[in-house]
Amino acid sequence: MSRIAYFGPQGTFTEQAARILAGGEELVPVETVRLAMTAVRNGEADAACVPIENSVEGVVPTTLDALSESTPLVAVAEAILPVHFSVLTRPGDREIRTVASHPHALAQVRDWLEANLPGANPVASSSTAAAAVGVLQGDFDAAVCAPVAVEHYDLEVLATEVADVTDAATRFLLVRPPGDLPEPTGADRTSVVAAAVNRTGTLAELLTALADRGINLTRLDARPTRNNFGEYRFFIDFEGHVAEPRILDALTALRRHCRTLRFLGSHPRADRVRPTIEPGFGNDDFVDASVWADAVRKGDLA
Ligand SMILES: O=C(O)C(=O)C[C@]1(C(=O)O)C=C[C@@H](O)C=C1
Repeated sequence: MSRIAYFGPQGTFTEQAARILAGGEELVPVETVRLAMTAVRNGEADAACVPIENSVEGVVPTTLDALSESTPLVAVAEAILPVHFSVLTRPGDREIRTVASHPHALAQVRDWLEANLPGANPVASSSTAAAAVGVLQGDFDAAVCAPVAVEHYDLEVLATEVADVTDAATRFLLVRPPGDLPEPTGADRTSVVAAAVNRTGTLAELLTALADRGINLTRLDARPTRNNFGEYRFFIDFEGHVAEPRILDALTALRRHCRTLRFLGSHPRADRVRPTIEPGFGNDDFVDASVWADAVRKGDLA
């Protein structure tokens, strides 16, 4: 049985995602996203389940930073969960002065809090479930949590189905050390982190390398390198799998335009969306063109 570290404690949305991605394995809660990945890098866990992006609040910066540092990890699977919250309090406690949660969660219920708990002070906690632990310990009066949190913590439900945006969703990754990649399915996502050379037009060159091969981006984020002010790394997700000739061709082009390029994996998309491939951009087109170029090089023009 594999050991899967997940961003805990018990009762986070990430635990729900880990159950979907690795339900039969041993799931180990870890306090932070970074520590979950460190557990994999140290060999204490075989894989880690971490949140990567939310449809309302955008990326989870700590996940991006932890993916780009230290030894490489690759994403081998993803899950997308609908996100609506429960608000938990201590039984009988109706005077709510502080309400705690993960900053991403607080941002997704801002309107609800203003309308329903106008006097309550929002307080950031390390995760939604850590907020529930804090309420139990008397640190805060209410916690904005995943609905499953109430099964783990002896708290009372003040409200359910809380969400400012009704169809909000968060995407989670299962990451592990590089090795065999998942097989291509035709509905895949590839991720890289690119440190571009700092000169005019390099980001445009990276994006053009993908556009010229008919490859659609699914996410683009920049994070500071932390070394030189104004220097950024670009996290790029795009449709396709590295096993496809058109994607391999794009990756080699990206490599030429970067100081460093870290491959973060190719894996099936949770939403099963397949790319629209325009004429001239299919894998067969890339293979045929390189067969033709080979023939030209060998002088075989018949
Ligand atoms: O705190 C949790 O329960 C998490 O799994 C983290 C997280 C996030 O990072 O966005 C996951 C989903 C929700 O959007 C709120 C918090």
